[in-house]
Amino acid sequence: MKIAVLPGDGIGPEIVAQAVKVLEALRSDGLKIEMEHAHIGGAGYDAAKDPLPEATLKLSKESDAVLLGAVGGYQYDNLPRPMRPEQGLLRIRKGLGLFANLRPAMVYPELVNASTLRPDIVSGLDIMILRELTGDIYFGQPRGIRTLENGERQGFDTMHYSESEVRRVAHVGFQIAMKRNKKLCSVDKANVLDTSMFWREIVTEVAKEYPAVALSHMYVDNAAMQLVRAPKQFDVILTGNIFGDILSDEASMLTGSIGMLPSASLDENNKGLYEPCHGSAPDIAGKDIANPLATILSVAMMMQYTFGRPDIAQRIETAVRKVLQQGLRTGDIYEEGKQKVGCAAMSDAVVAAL
Ligand SMILES: NC(=O)c1ccc[n+]([C@@H]2O[C@H](COP(=O)([O-])OP(=O)(O)OC[C@H]3O[C@@H](n4cnc5c(N)ncnc54)[C@H](O)[C@@H]3O)[C@@H](O)[C@H]2O)c1
Ligand SMILES: CC(C)[C@H](C(=O)O)[C@@H](O)C(=O)O
Ligand SMILES: [Mg+2]
Repeated sequence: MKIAVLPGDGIGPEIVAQAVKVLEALRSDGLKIEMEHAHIGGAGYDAAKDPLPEATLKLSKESDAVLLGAVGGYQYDNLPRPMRPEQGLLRIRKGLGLFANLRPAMVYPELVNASTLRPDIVSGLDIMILRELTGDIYFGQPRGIRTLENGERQGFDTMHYSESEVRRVAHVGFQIAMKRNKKLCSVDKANVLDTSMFWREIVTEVAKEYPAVALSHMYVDNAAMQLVRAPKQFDVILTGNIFGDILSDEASMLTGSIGMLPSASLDENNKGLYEPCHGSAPDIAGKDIANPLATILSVAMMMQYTFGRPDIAQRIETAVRKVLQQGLRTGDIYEEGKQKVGCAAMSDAVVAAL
């Protein structure tokens, strides 16, 4: 198992160090794991004046899987767009062809009574958001800032989806739905956007190949509301890049914290990049208080999807549940009566449970 490890910025290095501990524990247990570190994001800019240094992309291409922390930081906010940390992330997703982004939101029973949650609404929640990751307004051309004839300046981006892009992610969505509860909701804005009308047309067409799956469509504004009102009506949500970005952050809060949500970004052959859904959290970086569980659970997804080892994925998930049962909580999921621990102590407990 050759894994490229890209810690990135902010809390990235802290949380990735915890996930690496888990990988090292699995290695001392007999798994053949090789890890090599490289820079991405602001760290890439600092080291090589490039948010995705060539060596990082090369290492990632040569590896079976990539483990990534997060990118971004205030100190880079005024750089020109191509130099910004976030571009490093977008380029590695595109460069590795990682079009299918799986963001599972599930509620651990141990957290269901947390003060931020409504047990009646989220108890037993287990949904999979499938976000298309290499198209949409994120990558559309032309884009930029231009001066109009009347002399006024205008910022602009372009949203588009090609048929093949929609088709391949829709297939992934239906295949996931077949393995789960045979229910898929495609989320778009087809009442307004041509891109979405086209998306809906193609998804409906692909659905004919999966007659066992119940397909529904929902507008994104309603979906945002329904996720808060009654999230358990969903099983698999299939959506585009920008809507998926927003809805997955929203869904994370249904689980208690964005610090709980892992992700897998896959290509056609299940080669993948694994990262938490959250960002570099500069407000808490360097304080040993970040929740490392989303990153550790991303390693579980790596074992399942890239390495075909659901048994190991299960072991990691069980270890996470065990520490939650023991009452350990980082600040973001803390509730009275539980034991508040830092980032490193949390992962030490996971390793012990493993
Ligand atoms: N995949 C990525 O690398 C990624 C994702 C989102 C944002 N970003 C970048 O991260 C930077 C900060 O963005 P933001 O503040 O909008 O989003 P963020 O996800 O970094 O933080 C949002 C809030 O959630 C908290 N939070 C996030 N992760 C946490 C964790 N593991 N444990 C406890 N609390 C956690 C933060 O402290 C903050 O209050 C920006 O530069 C942004 O572009 C990167
Ligand atoms: C940092 C940014 C480019 C990224 C995205 O928008 O995809 C992030 O928000 C995410 O959800 O992974
Ligand atoms: Mg996001």
